[in-house]
Formats: sequence, C-alpha cells, structure tokens
Amino acid sequence: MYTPVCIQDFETHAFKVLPKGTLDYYKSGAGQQLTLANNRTAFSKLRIRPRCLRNVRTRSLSTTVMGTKAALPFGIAPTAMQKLAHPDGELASARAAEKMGTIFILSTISTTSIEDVAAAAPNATKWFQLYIYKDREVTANLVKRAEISGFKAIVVTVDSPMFGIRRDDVRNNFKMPPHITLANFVGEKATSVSKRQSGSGIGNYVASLFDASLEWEDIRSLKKLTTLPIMVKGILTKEDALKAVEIGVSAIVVSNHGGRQIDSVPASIEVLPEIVKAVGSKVEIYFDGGVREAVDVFKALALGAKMVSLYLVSNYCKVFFISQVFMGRPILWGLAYNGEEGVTKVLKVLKSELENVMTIAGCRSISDIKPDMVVHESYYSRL
Ligand SMILES: Cc1cc2nc3c(=O)[nH]c(=O)nc-3n(C[C@H](O)[C@H](O)[C@H](O)COP(=O)(O)O)c2cc1C
Ligand SMILES: CCCCCCC(=O)C(=O)O
Repeated sequence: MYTPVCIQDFETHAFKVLPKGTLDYYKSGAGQQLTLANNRTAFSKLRIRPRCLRNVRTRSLSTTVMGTKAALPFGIAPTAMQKLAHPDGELASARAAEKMGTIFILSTISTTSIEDVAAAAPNATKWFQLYIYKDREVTANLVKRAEISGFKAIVVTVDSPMFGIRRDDVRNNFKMPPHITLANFVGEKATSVSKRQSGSGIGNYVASLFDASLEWEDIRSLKKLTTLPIMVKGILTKEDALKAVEIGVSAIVVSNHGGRQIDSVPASIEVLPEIVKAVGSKVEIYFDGGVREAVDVFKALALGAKMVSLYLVSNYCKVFFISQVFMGRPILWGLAYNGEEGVTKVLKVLKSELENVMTIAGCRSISDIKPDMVVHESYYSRL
C-alpha cells in the first residue's frame, strides 16, 4: 500500500479514492474559495526564527487544556458525516484520539451517536460540538446526552446562522447517501430531522432546522442548561472575542470554518494575534484552519503566545499560550486512507514533525515556543 509521509500524501490519496460528491463536500470552501486558499498561503508567509544551543536532548509535546493534560498540542476538529470517508467514521477518529492522548470534538451532524462514540473511546478527552436547533428541546437533549456520556465541554458553533455557498455541493446537489444516518437524531425528534435531510441539500437542512435568530443572550441561556464549560467556535474579531468573554464562555476557538462560510474573511492565522491581544489570559484560546504540517502548529502556538505581566512589582512574567490547534480535513484524509489506523498515522506524522521542528528550533516544551520565534515575511524585506 502507498505509504504517506506527510499530510499532503494523505490528501493526494483521498482525492483518488473518495467518490466525487463526498470529496467535493469535504474539500470545498465557500464562493471562489479565496479564504480556503488563504488559510494555507497565510501560513506560508510566516517565518520561524530558531534558537540554537539550548540543550534539547529531552522534549515534551504535552500541554494542559481546561485543566486536563493532553499529550499533544493538536487535536481533532468537529467534521460532519465521517462515515462518508470510512465505514467506522467517528468511532475510528475518536479511538485514534484516545490512542494518541489528544482531544476529539464530535460534530452534532455525526454519523455515529454521542453514546456510541463515548463507549468506543471512554478514555479520550471528548468535547461535543453543538449546532443550536430552532427546536430548543432537540438542542437541550443533545447537551444532556453529551454531559451524561462523559463529554467534557460543549463547543457551540457561532459562525453558521446560514451555510456558506459551496458551489460544488450545489452543482452536485449533494445529499447524504441513504445508507448513512445522522446518528444523533434517531428516535422521535430525530426522525423529523433525518427525514427533512433526505431529498434536500445541506444548505436547505441548515436553513430549515438551525436557528438563525441566535444572539449572545442565547449563549448565556445555554450555560444554564449544563455544568459543562461552554466554548464558542468561529470567532474572527476582537469585538466578538471580548463579547464572548463578557458572556462568560470558557474558551474561544478562532476559526473561519475551514473557509466554508464567508469567502474573503481573513485566514484564521491572520486573526489570531488580534484576538490573543484583546483577550489575553481571560479565557483559553484555541485555533483551527489550514493546519497541514507541524510548522503550522508551531506558528499558531507562537502567535498565540502572549507575555502577561503578573506581578509588576517583582517583574515576574508568565507566558500564556494557546494550548490546542485543531485540524478538520487532515483527519478525513486519514479516515479515507485506513479508518482508525489512518487517523492515527496522520496524528503520528504530525507528532514526529513537531518534535523535529521544536528540537531544531531550540524548544524543549510547548511553553518554550515564544511569540518572537515567528515573524511575518515582511520582517526580512524591511532589513
Ligand atoms: C467536511 C467538513 C465538515 C465540517 N463539519 C463541521 C461541523 O459539523 N461543525 C463545525 O463546527 N465545524 C465543521 N467543520 C469545520 C471544522 O470544524 C474546522 O473549523 C475546519 O475544518 C478547520 O479547517 P481545516 O479543515 O483546514 O483544518 C467542517 C469542516 C469540514 C471540512
Ligand atoms: C446536513 C447538515 C450539514 C451540516 C454541515 C456541517 C458543517 O459544518 C460543514 O461545514 O459542512
């Protein structure tokens, strides 16, 4: 079998083996796909400034997320309908996350139920991504089920009052194949959700069922439904980041939904410094969008780092840093390669790349990755 050595290799393989409708759904961005491309281009414009002779004989990639240790600073972003890539779908990716000691975020629109994922990967740190439905009973039920099943956080996606127009999905009249179900909606309410889905594209599903009337106060109400920490995913401005802090969320995911919502929003990595600067250490900040290599993880961690002066008198400074970077599509490419083993391989490739980059750059731990170790390319043209 073809042996991938980098995430690009997994992608090339997936492009060959996935059916056209699935591949187009997974890979597409909105509109002309400018933001999708820019999620990558923006990373390529950043330069790493390595440091030498720092005794990097022992290294650790571990980090702390919401008070819990994670073995890796990168995890699995929520992506819908993973059984389109492999029959084991979300079970495979959750198990791979468990094996590698990293975080797994399950999509509301999963093809495996909350309970089945929990049973398959009991020791993984699992978070549940929530789309808020017009029917608040459906929403409350999802939150309760995630809580009872041992998920450790609710990640509310706030960038999707309507879905971005992904042109290939429209051209393909993309629908879920009949042998696959939206597994969180089997049962009374679910039937109505699933039935509406069949025969209509995803844009129609979202328009008919997701709640476009959401406001910040709804996030406050959501907090009353659960004891789990609430995170908001899809923040792209400092104004919204500060609003999220004011409402009392536990974390913010800086994300442009993989370029799938508004074409021409900035790359996630372009937005990160503005948000870190505004929010500081008030809440945890995570990141996704365009991560395909360990150098991208390194760059995001560096730009997410912020020096915070704790005790001005003693001049003691602590560095707060973003503790997790998430990936969407690379996990789907891993699934398409070989289910659980494929996703594990994707995570392992990235892990060994990151160890390599950190070691050569003089970093023994994630907290050694400092803001001044990454600069924009214009830094050098000014010299
Ligand atoms: C096929 C696909 C399905 C997705 N489904 C969801 C979803 O159900 N919920 C959600 O919040 N984000 C979803 N996303 C967005 C991802 O969580 C993440 O923000 C994005 O994929 C990150 O970009 P990357 O693919 O470049 O890593 C999806 C993305 C893709 C590509
Ligand atoms: C059938 C509902 C579609 C959900 C889509 C999930 C998603 O967020 C995406 O970007 O696609």
